[in-house]
Amino acid sequence: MENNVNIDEIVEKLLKKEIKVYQLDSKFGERNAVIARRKYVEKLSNVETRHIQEYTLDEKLAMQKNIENMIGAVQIPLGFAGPISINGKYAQGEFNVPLATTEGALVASINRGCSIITKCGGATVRVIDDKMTRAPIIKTNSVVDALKLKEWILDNFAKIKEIAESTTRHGKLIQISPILIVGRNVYPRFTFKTGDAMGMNMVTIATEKACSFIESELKKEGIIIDTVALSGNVCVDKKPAAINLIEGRGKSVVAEVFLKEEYVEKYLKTTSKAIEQVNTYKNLIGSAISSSLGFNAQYANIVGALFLATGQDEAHIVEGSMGITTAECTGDGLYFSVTLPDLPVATIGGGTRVETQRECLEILGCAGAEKAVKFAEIAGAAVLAGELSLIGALAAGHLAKAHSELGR
Ligand SMILES: CC(C)(COP(=O)([O-])OP(=O)([O-])OC[C@H]1O[C@@H](n2cnc3c(N)ncnc32)[C@H](O)[C@@H]1OP(=O)([O-])[O-])[C@@H](O)C(=O)NCCC(=O)NCCSC(=O)C[C@@](C)(O)CC(=O)[O-]
Ligand SMILES: NC(=O)C1=CN([C@@H]2O[C@H](COP(=O)(O)OP(=O)(O)OC[C@H]3O[C@@H](n4cnc5c(N)ncnc54)[C@H](OP(=O)(O)O)[C@@H]3O)[C@@H](O)[C@H]2O)C=CC1
Repeated sequence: MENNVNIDEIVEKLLKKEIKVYQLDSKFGERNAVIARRKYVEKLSNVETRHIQEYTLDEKLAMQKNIENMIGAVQIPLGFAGPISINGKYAQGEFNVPLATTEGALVASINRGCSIITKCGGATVRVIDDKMTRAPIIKTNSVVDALKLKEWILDNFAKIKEIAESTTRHGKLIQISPILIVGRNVYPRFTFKTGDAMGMNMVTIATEKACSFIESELKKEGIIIDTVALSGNVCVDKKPAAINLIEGRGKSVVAEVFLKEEYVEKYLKTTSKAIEQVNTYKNLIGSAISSSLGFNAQYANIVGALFLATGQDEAHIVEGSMGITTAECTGDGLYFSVTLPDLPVATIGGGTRVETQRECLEILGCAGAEKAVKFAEIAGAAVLAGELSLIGALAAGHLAKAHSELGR
């Protein structure tokens, strides 16, 4: 019995299929619903859970926008790496980066990178592009109509923009490009600025309205078209894709550092020459022969741990895993950089409103409005730190040892 609600009775009803799991919240309140669903899952699986019921999140808030059929919360150990000194346009100073992971040695590695970078004057970071995309598939009757549609879109961009932007205050349609044609189908890639939100809900809603408008306007001209699907996989959302690598998506970030040779030797226990060689043979040639879209060692590790800690959409880790690492001996040391063309991040909306994730954003001074670009710069610097440390460890022959000691 919880707050005069008999949980066992609800579970019985669930087992008898007299009520559906997602109907409990409105009938019995979110907290009771969470407990009843968890007990129901326990009965079905014959497992008594002890840990997933321990959390401080407000179920009502979570169930409003972030989860359905909630039964509890999963805890991921949270560590931090830093301080890391960052010379960004928006992120300036020293930052401690929260990271959620279960991979032993990862935080130690990023921490080492932060430490060296800070000793060498900090990471220089810039966001070089910022946008979010949605590309529907629009079916026409023939390639002739497909071309007419493409031309109509190009000629009427201003009107389409006005319609799309009527759905949002912060979403701004900046271009529809490329507009690809395959057979009689058209794939226009709608590209928006989305403020401090990652933007996928925003651009999806705006693109739907734009598509309805285009359909009705072309009908007036006697051309019948049909939006087959609002997402036609040219966006490209949540899949690694060359178009995102080339055109960029989310925030496109470059982070770089120059390390004096003595620091490479003292702190990474290797040489610039060895790091340059590992980077060329592994990240560039190795990635090329395997047709990888990630010309890097471990962007996904740092992006993943940071995304989980700060409430980013975890499926976007696949996009954030793409990018190119460069390492060049300069005679007196090492120039090292990471380029992440596709980092969808937010400081408003989505998972950033969940209490624990919000706290992690607050630790970085990145919660709320006008913080997304700053957050992206910090993410770029953290990736630089992790990548530098791992390439250093590979060059020094320390990878297996590190994971034997810290990860098993
Ligand atoms: C493990 C280290 C850092 C040791 O590195 P080290 O240089 O032997 O350690 P150290 O004791 O001399 O300390 C140096 C710095 O490391 C940090 N550090 C050192 N120990 C800790 C610790 N316990 N906790 C927190 N921080 C630690 C710390 O910052 C310290 O500096 P200080 O702050 O003292 O001036 C190094 O060997 C390393 O970075 N190895 C690489 C490990 C790594 O990057 N793993 C990532 C996952 S691998 C993977 O998943 C992807 C992969 C590899 O499959 C992808 C691919 O195919 O390439
Ligand atoms: N729908 C889909 O196809 C997909 C959805 N997702 C999910 O979408 C969610 C993220 O969508 P997203 O659109 O980013 O977030 P939200 O849906 O949370 O929308 C952001 C909201 O914040 C408002 N807002 C207030 N201040 C700002 C500001 N400074 N900058 C930007 N927006 C502001 C926006 O208002 P206004 O719009 O009026 O500006 C909007 O209402 C995640 O949960 C993700 O998992 C992920 C992939 C695909």
